[in-house]
Amino acid sequence: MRIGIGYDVHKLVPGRSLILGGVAIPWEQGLLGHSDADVLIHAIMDALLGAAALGDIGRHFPDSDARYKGISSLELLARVKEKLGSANYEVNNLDAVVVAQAPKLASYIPAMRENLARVLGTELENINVKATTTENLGFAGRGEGMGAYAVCTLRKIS
Ligand SMILES: Nc1ccn([C@@H]2O[C@H](COP(=O)(O)O)[C@@H](O)[C@H]2O)c(=O)n1
Ligand SMILES: C[C@@]1(CO)OP(=O)(O)OP(=O)(O)OC[C@H]1O
Repeated sequence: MRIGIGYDVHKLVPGRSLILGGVAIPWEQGLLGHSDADVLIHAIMDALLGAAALGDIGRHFPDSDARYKGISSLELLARVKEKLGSANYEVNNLDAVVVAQAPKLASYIPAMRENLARVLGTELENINVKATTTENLGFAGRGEGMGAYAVCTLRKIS
């Protein structure tokens, strides 16, 4: 078994869609990035790549590369899954937490889990997503941005 950790932060700005776990969430601001800035999936991809000792998303999908401008992070996740498969790994389980003062994310989490399980080709029971505020403290608490942490385990495909 291999364990990996991922962390990412994106800034909240007006005029962008808020996409988390591949789910479009109605909100007055969205996350800024070269891709769709899905901070949850970015943390998850870094955890998956880390567990396989394959580096990080910036190495595989540089933000200087126009091919990734506006790309769906679900599509990037599918590519990470391919890379894991080529290295003979599959997802054992993953757990993640989105750090966001608002909006309330609980009702969107089932759809996020469905997206992640489908793209990673694993059962729903292997995927957990949580959300927390920071009790109004720090950049997330002030609504300046959102963060996400993820941990995962991978197993070798026999
Ligand atoms: N953006 C968020 C943040 C939190 N939740 C849910 O609320 C619970 C309490 O959050 P605290 O930060 O006050 O501990 C948390 O456990 C989540 O279930 C949410 O849905 N969306
Ligand atoms: C996802 C990528 C794709 O170019 O761009 P961003 O959306 O800017 O996200 P970041 O978390 O900064 O990671 C870098 C890139 O891999």
